[in-house]
Amino acid sequence: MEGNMPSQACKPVTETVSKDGLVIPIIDFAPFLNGTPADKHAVAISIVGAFKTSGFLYLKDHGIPPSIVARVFKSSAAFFARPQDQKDTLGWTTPQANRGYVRTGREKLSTVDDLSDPEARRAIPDIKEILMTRAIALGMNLPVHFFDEYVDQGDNTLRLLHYPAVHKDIFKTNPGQVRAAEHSDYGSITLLFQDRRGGLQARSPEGTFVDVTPFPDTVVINAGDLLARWSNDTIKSTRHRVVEPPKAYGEEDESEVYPDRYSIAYFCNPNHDKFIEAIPGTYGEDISNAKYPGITAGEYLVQRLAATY
Ligand SMILES: O=C(O)CCC(=O)C(=O)O
Ligand SMILES: [Fe+2]
Repeated sequence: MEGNMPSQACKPVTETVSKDGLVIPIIDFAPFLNGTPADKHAVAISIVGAFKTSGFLYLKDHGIPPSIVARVFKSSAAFFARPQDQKDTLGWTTPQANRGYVRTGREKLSTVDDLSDPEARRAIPDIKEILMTRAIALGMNLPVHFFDEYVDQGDNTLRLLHYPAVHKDIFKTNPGQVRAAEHSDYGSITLLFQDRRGGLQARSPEGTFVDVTPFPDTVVINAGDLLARWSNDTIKSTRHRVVEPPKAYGEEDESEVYPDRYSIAYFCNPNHDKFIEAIPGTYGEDISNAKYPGITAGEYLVQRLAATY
């Protein structure tokens, strides 16, 4: 690492999530995109610091234009409004392919082919490339291009999620009712755009669930199980779920129904043919001290997906 780099993270932002030992910082990505080497390094340290403590962060000024995010939300709503039989013809088939529409109750996933939005498809991978190949590498004191060869195939999944409107009574009469069950993500990182409804929660170190409040123009980024394993568990893959929306502050909401909720998840994975074993610097001198045996990314992900559907 270059000698004159600062070792401390950038200034924390005040408005953020902090409860029961779970801190999810809002990190400004602009200095990483446009700043000096020292700025980039400070952002990288903050990102990896968040991955190591809560496994979650918000990125603002991330470089994905809000108009594109808005357009994907619109395409998503239009897709889910299609007749059921049409959606069913685009059904999810195999864990190897991991594409297609998944009905309510099975899981929720829709194909990127229905977006017909090449600009949107390009914009999201761009930020992922920069994050994976540069910020995480820098933040882990690795050569900046360390991850390049692991992610150049783009074996990622864009998932459009739709949680249908639901009667509030459902939650009252069924304690424990959720919109998406508690889970951790499987891959390396997940970029999550949520609408304003709320309901996403992450598990705190105390075992409670803490609201991952939607902040406008931010993207939630969380580390997945494969990155945790790759990092020899120095990075956390934190469990999360989606529940009924929290009461909006000061809002009198007389409606009997919670409206639909939409989110967009972009699951990043290493190239499926890459062998994933503990990242240098995470296991001391000897790789035999690593906690997990190596595994190809594809094998790992197919195992996990096959257990889900
Ligand atoms: O819809 C959300 O906010 C979260 C979705 C999620 O966690 C997932 O699809 O893995
Ligand atoms: Fe998730």
